[in-house]
Amino acid sequence: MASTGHKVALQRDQLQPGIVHLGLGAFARAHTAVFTEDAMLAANDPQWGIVGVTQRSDTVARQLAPQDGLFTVAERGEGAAPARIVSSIVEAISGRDNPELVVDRIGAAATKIVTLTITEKGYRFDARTRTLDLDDPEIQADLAGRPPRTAVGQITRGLQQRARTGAGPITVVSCDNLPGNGELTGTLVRNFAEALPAPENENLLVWLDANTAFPSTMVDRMVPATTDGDLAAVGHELGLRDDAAVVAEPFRQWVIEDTFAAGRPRWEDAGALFSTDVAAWESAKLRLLNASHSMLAYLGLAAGKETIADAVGVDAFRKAVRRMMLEEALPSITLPDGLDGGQYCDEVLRRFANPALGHTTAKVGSDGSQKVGLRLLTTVRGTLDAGRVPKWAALAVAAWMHHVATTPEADLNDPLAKELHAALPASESRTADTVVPALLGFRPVVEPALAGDEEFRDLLLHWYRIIDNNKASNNGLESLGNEINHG
Ligand SMILES: NC(=O)c1ccc[n+]([C@@H]2O[C@H](COP(=O)([O-])OP(=O)(O)OC[C@H]3O[C@@H](n4cnc5c(N)ncnc54)[C@H](O)[C@@H]3O)[C@@H](O)[C@H]2O)c1
Ligand SMILES: O=P(O)(O)OC[C@@H](O)[C@@H](O)[C@H](O)[C@H](O)CO
Repeated sequence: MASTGHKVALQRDQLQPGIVHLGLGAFARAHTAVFTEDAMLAANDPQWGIVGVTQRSDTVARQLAPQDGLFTVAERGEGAAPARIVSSIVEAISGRDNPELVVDRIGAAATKIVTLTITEKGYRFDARTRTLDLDDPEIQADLAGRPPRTAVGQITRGLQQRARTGAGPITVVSCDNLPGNGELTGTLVRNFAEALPAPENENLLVWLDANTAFPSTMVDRMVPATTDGDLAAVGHELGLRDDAAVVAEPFRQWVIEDTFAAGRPRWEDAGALFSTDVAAWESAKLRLLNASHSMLAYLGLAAGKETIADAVGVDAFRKAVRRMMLEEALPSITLPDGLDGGQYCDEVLRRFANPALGHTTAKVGSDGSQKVGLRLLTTVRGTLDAGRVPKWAALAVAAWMHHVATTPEADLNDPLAKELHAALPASESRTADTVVPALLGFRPVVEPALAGDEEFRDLLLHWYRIIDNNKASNNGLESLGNEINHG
């Protein structure tokens, strides 16, 4: 790209590989890579070049290789800046094909930080205990000593190499939508190390205590999957073909706990906020923004809406989401200092309505088994505990149940698709009365106390019937909208 005459911001020959990023998806390119480029530019500090690692497929590594790691971020929507070429990625590796190289890069003395955006399921943890799932066959294979293919295996093997070679301390920064993502990642790495045979883990456990930090972060920027249409539009704007381009909303935010073991980029110069209250920022984001996102995705899928912007454009859906946020989620969380809850909710709805973003309900609704508990059942629990009725959060959960029950297993984009379908009755007998109890009994998602709550179950049955009748009668949104408006 540089050779096409387009301006590249960083002096590429001076960049050093200070960060290894696991999970080089759309989000990492539009968020982490952009913040890091801006921080290196502002502080004239070139030691934070990014080694990007794809995890499950080699696609992004293949796309970036012929472009020297350069790619375009094209903002979409009101206030969009012109397309920019981002130059902070110095190397792109397929972790699937080169796991030893990933371990080497994490183990290298120049590497001071590992960042992650590997999706919720990539952590392979038990949501109830927040510990590593040691029954996971991939974790077991990594523990047995193959070149590691799981993110936790790659990180721990890389840290083991550092401990062995004296490569020095390092910080691991999770940027996934998980509460306490830093503390969780630290626990999972430790669980992996503890599960290694004794001669391997003794020194490692001591080394981990003295040489690692796992700060929590809250990340925010809506970044949809790039489409062929996006690539064509970017090609038109720039006059070149960029297969690794990503599109994103103009808004971006990063709140980070400032506990780093071996230095860090001056991300604050790029607009990041360092805070001692990341947990409150993360729960506000998960329980307001992400919960509403999931709710709109499942309502939208039931109503045949392709994008989040289409779904939030349905009056009844927007009202229901708003009420879930204001009446149920907000009262059950503690906001960080300086955040106005009402304004935040308005802003979220405004961002969802961005017509240019094309964030699909299918993508946001993917992996529901990994998200519904954190985003919605937390609010159901909090609302019930406060002696109130979690009516709107229950609508969202019922819409998720309906999505699971009406999507063939092969089409259900969820790591637990097989298990969810195994819990359901045969497809011809799926009604509110059979699906709701079956999915309430699905332990990886719903805890027993909540599953046994009669008020919650009745709300689910009520909403499930409405969604199902609406879909069966094929009368568009009319009855669902009316029910929601009068509900
Ligand atoms: N896209 C957004 O709007 C957004 C915003 C905030 C946070 N995030 C966080 O970033 C994550 C990734 O989003 P994205 O838009 O880049 O998605 P993406 O689909 O473009 O990329 C997902 C990345 O995760 C990796 N991955 C998937 N399953 C994995 C597994 N089982 N083990 C290890 N790695 C795995 C993939 O290889 C890929 O690199 C989200 O799940 C979320 O936690 C995304
Ligand atoms: O990325 P996921 O799959 O965790 O969740 C889907 C969306 O809710 C999410 O990506 C939001 O767009 C994002 O969290 C906004 O910052």
